[in-house]
Amino acid sequence: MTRKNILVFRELPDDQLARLQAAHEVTVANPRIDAQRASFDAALPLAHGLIGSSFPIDDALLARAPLLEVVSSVSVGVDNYALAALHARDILLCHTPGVLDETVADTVFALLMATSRRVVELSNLVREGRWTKNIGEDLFGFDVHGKTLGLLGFGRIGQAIARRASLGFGMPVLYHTRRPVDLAAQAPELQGRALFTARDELLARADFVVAMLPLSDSTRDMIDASVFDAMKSGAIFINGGRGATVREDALLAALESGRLRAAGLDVFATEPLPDESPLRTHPRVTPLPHIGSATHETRHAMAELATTNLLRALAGERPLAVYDTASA
Ligand SMILES: NC(=O)C1=CN([C@@H]2O[C@H](COP(=O)(O)OP(=O)(O)OC[C@H]3O[C@@H](n4cnc5c(N)ncnc54)[C@H](OP(=O)(O)O)[C@@H]3O)[C@@H](O)[C@H]2O)C=CC1
Ligand SMILES: O=CC(=O)O
Repeated sequence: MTRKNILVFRELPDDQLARLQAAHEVTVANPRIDAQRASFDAALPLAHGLIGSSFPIDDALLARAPLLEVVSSVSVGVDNYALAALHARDILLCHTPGVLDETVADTVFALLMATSRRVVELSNLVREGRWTKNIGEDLFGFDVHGKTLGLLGFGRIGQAIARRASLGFGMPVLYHTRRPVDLAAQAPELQGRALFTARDELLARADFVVAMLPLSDSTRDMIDASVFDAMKSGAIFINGGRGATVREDALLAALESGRLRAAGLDVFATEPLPDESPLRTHPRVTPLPHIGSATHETRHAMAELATTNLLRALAGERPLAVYDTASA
């Protein structure tokens, strides 16, 4: 088989890099690192395949890659990619759905538990030597079990969150999407447990509102002041999807007005979160540095799937997970 040129634009585990090197010529260059930018720029015009994550592959970049056949993302989200331009140039886009669902659902649950039981705040009280007497009502938390969960987005990861909530914590689950999910076919264990609900009814009833949405034209800024205003007073908001689906100014206003009890955020409109963002230090926000899928096992599984996708595409075989850029 002809050896082709692969440009790895974010580090891969050694065993996956070795799989690529066995079949093709590989350049590793992360354009976010100043010292590697020149080698990225030099390799791009010769690249048949790109593999990596967390870097925008836009129209201008694609124009510098005339030989490109496939982009393999080590992520499930595809908001970093110029979908219409990839489609127009007939370049395949592969991603990593499925292998990270349970891990991301665990992370979202960690935020649910941390915000409701004030885990970070109370742990800091102990660490800082302020645990001098039994804590009083002012530091009590809020039960999770039995409370109502409202999911905005009910795809692979949303359903994994719903299983934890319903089967593990006895929580009624409401979800809102553009189309109801056929639970009998997709998630029979959630039949009768997760209910498709109009958006405003979900917001009025849910004690926890969890956003697990992709970023697209239809979801950008979707969670705005009207959404926070429609939430039950004292609700907790969690975002595990993408930061730019939320108007962060409206989120802050909802925290300040007391409508929101707390927020748990793994994702932000700008990442890494700028120093000056009030969300960084807000006493009722638990921020995480976009670690939804960041376990050894899952990041390796994602790299392995992305590597397989790329090798198959370059060999003219059908990759295991292709994103339909025509649908964008
Ligand atoms: N924090 C992290 O580290 C991670 C974050 N993510 C993010 O989570 C996202 C979701 O992943 P996954 O569950 O695999 O994706 P899926 O495609 O399986 O699910 C997406 C869900 O969002 C719904 N949705 C899309 N657009 C809208 C809309 N305008 N209004 C209401 N609902 C909408 C879809 O339903 P319908 O189309 O019927 O509306 C579907 O239920 C990823 O795209 C990624 O951005 C993923 C992994 C890790
Ligand atoms: O945010 C992570 C992803 O896989 O998408």
